[in-house]
Order: sequence, then C-alpha cells, then structure tokens
Amino acid sequence: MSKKALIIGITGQDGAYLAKHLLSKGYEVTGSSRDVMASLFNNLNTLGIRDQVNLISVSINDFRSVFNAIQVYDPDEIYNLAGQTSVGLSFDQPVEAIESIAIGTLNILEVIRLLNKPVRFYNAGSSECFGDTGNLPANENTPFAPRSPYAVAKSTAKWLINSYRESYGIYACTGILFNHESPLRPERFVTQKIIAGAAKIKAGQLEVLQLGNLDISRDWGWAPEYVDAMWLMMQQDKSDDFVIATGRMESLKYFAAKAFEYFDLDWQAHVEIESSFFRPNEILCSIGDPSKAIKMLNWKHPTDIDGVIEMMCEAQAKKYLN
Ligand SMILES: C[C@H]1O[C@H](OP(=O)(O)OP(=O)(O)OC[C@H]2O[C@@H](n3cnc4c(=O)[nH]c(N)nc43)[C@H](O)[C@@H]2O)[C@@H](O)[C@@H](O)C1=O
Repeated sequence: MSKKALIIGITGQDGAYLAKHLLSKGYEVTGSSRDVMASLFNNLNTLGIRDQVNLISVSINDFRSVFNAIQVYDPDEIYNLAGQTSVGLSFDQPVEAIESIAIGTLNILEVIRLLNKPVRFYNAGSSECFGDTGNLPANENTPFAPRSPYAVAKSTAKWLINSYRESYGIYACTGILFNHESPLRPERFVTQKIIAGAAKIKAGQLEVLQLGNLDISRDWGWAPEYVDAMWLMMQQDKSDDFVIATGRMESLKYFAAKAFEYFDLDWQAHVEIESSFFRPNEILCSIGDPSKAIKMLNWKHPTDIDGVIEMMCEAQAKKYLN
C-alpha cells in the first residue's frame, strides 16, 4: 500500500517541489491551501502535477480545520509548509507571523497528540532563527538570535517541536533551511526579483530595477534538493533537527552581477537603491554548515549558487525573450 502524505501549504515553491518528489516515490499526496476555490495552483500546473494531487482547504490557524484534515485523510507523514514566508512582510504583519507560524505549528502538534496516531511530522524551520552568523557557518548547536517577527515565530515553532518530541514521544522534526531558490520563487524574494528584472530590462520592458540593501550575503541553494532533505528527515529511526545549507555564502552584489551578466547587461547601470525596501533590522551574513545532514541523511546538494542563477535565468529568458 502506498504511503499517504499531507502537505499543509502546497501552493508555494517548496510545496510544489515536495509534492512532485513524494509522487515520484509512490506517495498518495493530499495538499492544502487556505481556500482551494480561490487558489490558482500555478506551481503545481507548472510542474504538471496538479491532477495527481488531492487538494483540500485548511486554515492552519483554525484548530478545527487542522483536526478535521488530519482525522479524515489519516496521513502517514505531515509536512507543514504553511504560514507567512516573507521576512520583510512580518515587520508589517507581526501578529499574522506569530499566528500562522507558531500557533499553526502548535495546532498540528496538538492534533497529533490528541489523535494519538503514529504519524510523522516535518516542520519548516528557517535559518532566520540564527540571526547574523557572520562568517561562521551555523550548525544545529548554534544558539538562536532571531531579528524579525518571522524569525521569532519560526524559533517558537522549533522549540515547540522539541518540546512535544521530548514530552510525548512524537516523531517530529525541524529542517532549519537556509535560502533556497528556483524558477518557482515569486518576485517578492530578491533572487527572482533580480533575475526577472534583468530579463525585463533585456526585453525592453523595464529601465531601472529598484532594490533595497545590497550589502547582504546569503547561503543560496537549489530548492528541489532541499525538499529531498525534508523527505530524508522523515525516514530516520529517530526524529531530529537538521541544518540544510550549501556551506557557501555570496554577496547580493555577486548574485546581481552574475544574473545581469547572463543577459549581457551591466547590473550597476540598471540598479537603483530604494530605501523603502530596507528592513527595520537586517541580517548581513547568513551561512550554514550542512555536515550533519550530509553525514546522517546522506543528503546531496550538487547544485551551487552559479547553477541556481543559471537555471533561474534560463527560465526567465524563456518567459521574456522568446
Ligand atoms: C531563509 C529565509 O529565506 C527567505 O528570506 P529572506 O532571506 O528574507 O529572502 P529575501 O529574498 O526576501 O531577502 C534576502 C535579502 O535580500 C535583501 N534585499 C535587498 N533588496 C531587496 C529587495 O528589493 N527585495 C527583497 N525581498 N529583498 C531584498 C533583503 O533585505 C534580505 O537581506 C525566505 O525564504 C524565508 O522564508 C526564509 O526562511
């Protein structure tokens, strides 16, 4: 019999890639969005898997809705990718950050505890919890120093997972994922904003690209490889938390230069600084150490930042330059 997976929050980049990954492994996949009737499921369409997934409405803030979904679909594995994803937005909507991420995770944990079924639970953590790492790659033992409402919410969710794992023996794990990108990334995130911007400039549809703080550096990886790590974390004898990163950090200027270079453009000639894109509190450096995942999960991440940029540029070139 095939295993059943419930992906809470299937509409985003990770939800779509994870659904594809689980389908390829023979899972029966149910995925949720807040309101199925109002969702477009573009990412599932792009990956050609919309018809292979059972789609349901779940509001993660609403205990009854979470309870109902888990009771009715009776999954072997639950992946929680729901809730706010934008760090920038969390400064403007902090209550939503706490409710959708921290309370949402707690709702799932409580349902698992109440139903008392041997279901496994993956929760989407974030490198934002570490705050500024400087040049020292963060690992599973690095203390948290969250700097945004988003990061505070993700930190709370992570500690709730640990607490329920220890108190009730639930199989629950957190993947502490560093930035991971793909052609499915929306333009609200800086990587896709830069690449789509460069493609539009090349196509004559845009003159100037406005960006915020360019003095930041990140550890950027390839999203399809990161969803494999999520699945691997759920196949262990004991649940545990893992940092998922590439171990290489590059500046946003490096990213912009490479992306514009793909389109034969000089980024400095087309980029303008716009202060409204600056955050009230910024993380300048973020780099992770994935040694534990490589050793214990046998996780592989062959794609480096240059590969990420190239594949994202190819996708935008097809969209704007064909
Ligand atoms: C790990 C973490 O990864 C992601 O969060 P993020 O790192 O905040 O992603 P981002 O692409 O919005 O910002 C990256 C950096 O780029 C700077 N930046 C400059 N200029 C613009 C700009 O114009 N737009 C944006 N969005 N950022 C800009 C911005 O200030 C920040 O320092 C999410 O997946 C999140 O869910 C998650 O968990």
